[in-house]
Amino acid sequence: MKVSVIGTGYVGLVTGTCLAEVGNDVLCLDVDVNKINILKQGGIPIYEPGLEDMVKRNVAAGRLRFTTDVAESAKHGAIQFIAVGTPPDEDGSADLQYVVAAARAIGQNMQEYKVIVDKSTVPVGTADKVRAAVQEELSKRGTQLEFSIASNPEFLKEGAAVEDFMRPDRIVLGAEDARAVELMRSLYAPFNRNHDRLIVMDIKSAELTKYAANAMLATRISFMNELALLAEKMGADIENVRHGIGSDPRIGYHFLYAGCGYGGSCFPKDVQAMQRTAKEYGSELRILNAVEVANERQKEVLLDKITARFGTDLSGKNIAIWGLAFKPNTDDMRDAPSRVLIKGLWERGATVTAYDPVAMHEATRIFGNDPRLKLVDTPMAALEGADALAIVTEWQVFRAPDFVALKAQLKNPVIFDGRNLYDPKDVRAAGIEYFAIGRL
Ligand SMILES: NC(=O)c1ccc[n+]([C@@H]2O[C@H](COP(=O)([O-])OP(=O)(O)OC[C@H]3O[C@@H](n4cnc5c(N)ncnc54)[C@H](O)[C@@H]3O)[C@@H](O)[C@H]2O)c1
Ligand SMILES: O=c1ccn([C@@H]2O[C@H](COP(=O)(O)OP(=O)(O)O[C@H]3O[C@H](CO)[C@@H](O)[C@H](O)[C@H]3O)[C@@H](O)[C@H]2O)c(=O)[nH]1
Repeated sequence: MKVSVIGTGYVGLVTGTCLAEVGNDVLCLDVDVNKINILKQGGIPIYEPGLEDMVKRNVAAGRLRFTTDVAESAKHGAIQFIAVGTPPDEDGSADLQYVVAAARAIGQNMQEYKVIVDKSTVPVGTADKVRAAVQEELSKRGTQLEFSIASNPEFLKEGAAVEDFMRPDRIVLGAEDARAVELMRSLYAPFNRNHDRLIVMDIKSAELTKYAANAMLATRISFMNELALLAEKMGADIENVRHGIGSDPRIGYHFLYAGCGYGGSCFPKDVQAMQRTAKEYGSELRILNAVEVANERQKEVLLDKITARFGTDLSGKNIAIWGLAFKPNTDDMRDAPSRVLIKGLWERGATVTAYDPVAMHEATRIFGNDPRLKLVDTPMAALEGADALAIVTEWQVFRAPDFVALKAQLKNPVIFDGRNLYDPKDVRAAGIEYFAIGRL
């Protein structure tokens, strides 16, 4: 099938590549000339395990192409995926200007029937705006072409994006006519074998489902984070509590890890956007307000622990940080807890030496060459002469350090662990002071 994907960011690139992998003829469009040039030259502009090889394989097979030519893209695909960014507006609501621009471009250039699919995360009612924008452009051309609108939100996680797309646990499809449902069902057939994962519903419910999923997951995390702070005060251990409640199948083990706050390009913005949408409909999602406040607070927790140990004036102190990305297996630092910690340490006069397996170039892009941040090539190099170690991202490489060597490198043998990576007994047995999140 011929497919166009508009927006070649995380979601667009993964969607286009995975659809090509199963034999479709995919054209990916982006307005960012640099991005398209990198892709045309065989590189990929993001770090995502498994994606680069897959892109190369499908480009070589002629099933995956990249362009900046809007007209070519609008003509190519019978299915047109809109996968552009929906960043937060000043008031926290989703900025739909890129979605609407993409819809207009389709309306200006399409020559025959299309299914136009919102894959971006968009508030309820966006499909109506997309339909109106396409219709307006067709009217300006004096053309009457049929088209269908569908909502097909994406649930992939960064770092596991290819696996999530190739083996989805569900494919949500909001569509209101049989023609669109039929085309989308056949597009997704290769991902939907053995057991039907396609959940077809009305468009508004599909739009709401995406926000509901992220909001529910963010709520679990904030709940566990607040509970962890309480556990600390009570002398209980959040890891024991996690085991105790996760074993109830109604609760389950996933997304119950307390830490130094959730980040990334989705949870923070989607929790905010959902609150804004609710307000527009005269409702208030009080619970999400609390989820957001708790998360902002949680991002300060490591700094609080550091100042409780060393005092509020950290002048002359150097803190080693392990992990800058908002989670492992990505170089993405959007809304990452590491950024809050680094700024807080700087404000109190400390300097930082940091290591991350893949986010170093992203850190340089964000912080420039600020002399208060030194980036080093190995985890151990970050510790040299540092007053303490703070762990922000649970990369695999940090999970089993040589505690004896670690202690020898640090000026003060102290670890502030924002991801609860170690058994506190092991760390303390090595003569290291250990502060984790909600642990004894
Ligand atoms: N990143 C994720 O893990 C993830 C997962 C699920 C859903 N989403 C949602 O998917 C959407 C895209 O997210 P992302 O992380 O891929 O964004 P991104 O910022 O990485 O990429 C968006 C791309 O769209 C391009 N673009 C903007 N306007 C365009 C236009 N008119 N025509 C063509 N290209 C255009 C930009 O240049 C950019 O390359 C968002 O709504 C996001 O919330 C993201
Ligand atoms: O138990 C947990 C699980 C996650 N996190 C944090 O939560 C954030 C988000 O993690 P994750 O959900 O794995 O990453 P994303 O790539 O942002 O994926 C989320 O956001 C995407 C964009 O909407 C959705 O498609 C995914 O389904 C949804 O999981 C990260 O900072 C994690 O450290 C925790 O603190 N504790």
